[in-house]
Amino acid sequence: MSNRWIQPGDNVDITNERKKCTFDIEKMSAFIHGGEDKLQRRREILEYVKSNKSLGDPQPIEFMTRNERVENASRKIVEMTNNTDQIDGSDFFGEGMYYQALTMGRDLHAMSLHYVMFIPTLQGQTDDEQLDHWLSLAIARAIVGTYAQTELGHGTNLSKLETTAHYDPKTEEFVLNSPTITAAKWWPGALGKSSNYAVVVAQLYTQGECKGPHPFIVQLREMDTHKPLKGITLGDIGPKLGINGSDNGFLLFDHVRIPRRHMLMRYSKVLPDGTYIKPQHSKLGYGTMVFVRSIMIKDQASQLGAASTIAIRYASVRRQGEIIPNSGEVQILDYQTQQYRLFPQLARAFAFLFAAYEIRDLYMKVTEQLTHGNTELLPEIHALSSGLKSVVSWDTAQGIEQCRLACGGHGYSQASAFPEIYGYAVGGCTYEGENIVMLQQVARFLMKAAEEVKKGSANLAEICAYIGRKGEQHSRFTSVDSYRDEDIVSDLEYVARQQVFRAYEKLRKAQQQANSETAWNSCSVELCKTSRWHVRLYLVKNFLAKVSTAPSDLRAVLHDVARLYAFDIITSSSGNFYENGYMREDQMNEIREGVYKCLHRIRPNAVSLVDSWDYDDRELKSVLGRRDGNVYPALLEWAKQSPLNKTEVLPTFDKYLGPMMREAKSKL
Ligand SMILES: CC/C=C\C/C=C\C/C=C\C/C=C\C/C=C\C/C=C\CCCCC(=O)SCCNC(=O)CCNC(=O)[C@H](O)C(C)(C)COP(=O)(O)OP(=O)(O)OC[C@H]1O[C@@H](n2cnc3c(N)ncnc32)[C@H](O)[C@@H]1OP(=O)(O)O
Ligand SMILES: Cc1cc2nc3c(=O)[nH]c(=O)nc-3n(C[C@H](O)[C@H](O)[C@H](O)COP(=O)(O)OP(=O)(O)OC[C@H]3O[C@@H](n4cnc5c(N)ncnc54)[C@H](O)[C@@H]3O)c2cc1C
Repeated sequence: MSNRWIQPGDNVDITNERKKCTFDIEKMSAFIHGGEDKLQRRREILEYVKSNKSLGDPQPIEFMTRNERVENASRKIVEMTNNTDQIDGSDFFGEGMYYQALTMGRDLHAMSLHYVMFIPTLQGQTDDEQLDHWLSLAIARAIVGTYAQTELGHGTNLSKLETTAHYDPKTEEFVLNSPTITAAKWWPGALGKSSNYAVVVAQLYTQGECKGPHPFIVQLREMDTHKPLKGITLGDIGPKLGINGSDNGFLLFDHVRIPRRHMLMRYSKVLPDGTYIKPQHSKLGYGTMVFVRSIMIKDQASQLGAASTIAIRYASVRRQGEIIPNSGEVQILDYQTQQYRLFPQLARAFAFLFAAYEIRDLYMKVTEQLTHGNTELLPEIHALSSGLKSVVSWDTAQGIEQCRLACGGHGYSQASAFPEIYGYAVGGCTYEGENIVMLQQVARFLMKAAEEVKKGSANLAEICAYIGRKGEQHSRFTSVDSYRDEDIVSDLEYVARQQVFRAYEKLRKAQQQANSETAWNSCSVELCKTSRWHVRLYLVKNFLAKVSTAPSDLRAVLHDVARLYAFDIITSSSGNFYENGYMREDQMNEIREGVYKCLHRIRPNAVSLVDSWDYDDRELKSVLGRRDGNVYPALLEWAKQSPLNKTEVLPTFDKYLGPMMREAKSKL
């Protein structure tokens, strides 16, 4: 089988790995990326990005100062968006995200929020007339916007946001104000220096009543000079763990007046006389958050896929220690412990990517339904996107760290790309709703389902239908080889269901003794566990179902990966499966053996499996993960670019170290 990943001059070990591959990598790449046409488009976009020198970095960004990073990112995003004819702009999830990942990397930029939240908010929250006016300006890039919701004092609890928008019917204007320091908007991406507009979420007051948080479009800076408008104070919030190419910012209003029609009025409205028209569903205004939570799943999967690619490729070229004495040092990928550390991360990346396709489809369905005023699926998409966002971003962050640790000392260098991948991805645990908080949103949905079941209703959404099923009292497991996909799912359903009812009963009891919020708080650890099990069950079920749709010659290798994902979940929570004698220790021991069997079976295809994700070096940006495996000379070249190496002797020598040593020597 031909293999496009093998080229002359490559490292011998990585080449030998590729020669061992038992499946068609191109076919696998097409399956992973949604079809041959999609794969072909990736290649065309890559070709274009590589051919346009202005989309490149003058030096590795790790060696740049923050100001240089911001400048470099701004230059590139303008060049990138000057050339959007290179992609199908309607395919944000596929072509848009790939084009921006290749060009911009993980440091983000002046227009990330413009594309991820500002434009989607205009699309989702404006009425027709507003859409006509604002969307064309935003798409043409005549204005650059962000999404300013979080404040210094409140991010999670939106009902307590402090920024106010008081309607004045005399002038038909809203007056935006930040009454306290804690009302300052804090965090919005590209707010500090780049954006001149923002969707600002503020408490709407009209006719003397507070109507809760609503979105308004607000001009922040003068069009020509880019100076802040009167009454507006804003700036950058300083360096962060990651995404330092983005100027996340702060913003305060001092009685700033905006026209009535700057309130986004697709769902809620304020009429000229101040009459408030409420939305059909109270959370329709939160739609952009649901959109971002949905696209985050793919983004996080890509980051974990990248980390796995780097670590697995590196483990194939790194030789250290002997397994059989005097027979030469082995590739570290041959150590079972290394496989146990890395292959589950790759398996997770697959599981998350396949779930990302599902949530994308569900999101599109919900959007379609909303155009007809149908809000039926809102609770379901809110629960699924919140749950996936929380579990996926957490596992991704932990997984990236495992990949980094598995690369030893070189994993700690920024040459590996791990610090940047981690700094970028771990933000996902916090933004778009802190994970623990979002898990509790899922739990609300699950507790309602449990209540329905207790009431004898069979009317549950498909996603939580397992809660109403009776299920087996004992696992059907007899041996790993005969452990069918439906048995795996049934075992996970048992544990997820048990957890749902454990939390439900605990909550019910607590509610008899305390008010509803206090009761909820006293059960919240169990409630979060419930949500995690629900999401893991979904991920496993979806992964196995997806594998069954793969071309037949890919199914065996993918099945090993999917089973590893499931077995890893089961064995790392064995206690849950022993409850009520559902599973026996000997069965669990066999499943544990199943993990080792999967590792062994995946080992020969490991490098080819990560090659199938189709990361170009341009996207990985990692010396350790480079396609050709020639890591050591590349590390030396990378280190030579350190600004500290521009001179043989640093001025600090003459200032501090030199005098110290001379003085010490003179005293001897
Ligand atoms: C050419 C261009 C090409 C390329 C593109 C360029 C760039 C692309 C680049 C990358 C893209 C890739 C991925 C993105 C990667 C990086 C992202 C970059 C930047 C990050 C941006 C981050 C932005 C933000 O963080 S914005 C701020 C987000 N804030 C939050 O999420 C706040 C969290 N809090 C809440 O959501 C809510 O307050 C709450 C849910 C916690 C509680 O709400 P509230 O108090 O109002 O409600 P409750 O009383 O608790 O509940 C009432 C009922 O409402 C239900 N509910 C709540 N929310 C929703 C919802 N959204 N939908 C439906 N229902 C909802 C809730 O469940 C309750 O229901 P019940 O029936 O009563 O139980
Ligand atoms: C990289 C990054 C980019 C961001 N970009 C934007 C942006 O563009 N626009 C924007 O508006 N915002 C943005 N944010 C802000 C982000 O959305 C918030 O930080 C996030 O929603 C969490 O809110 P918080 O900071 O108030 O956390 P807090 O709510 O203060 O969380 C602190 C702790 O309290 C716990 N906690 C809080 N409430 C509860 C509860 N009810 N029950 C149990 N535990 C609770 C949390 O679990 C957490 O452990 C960004 C943040 C980051 C890190």
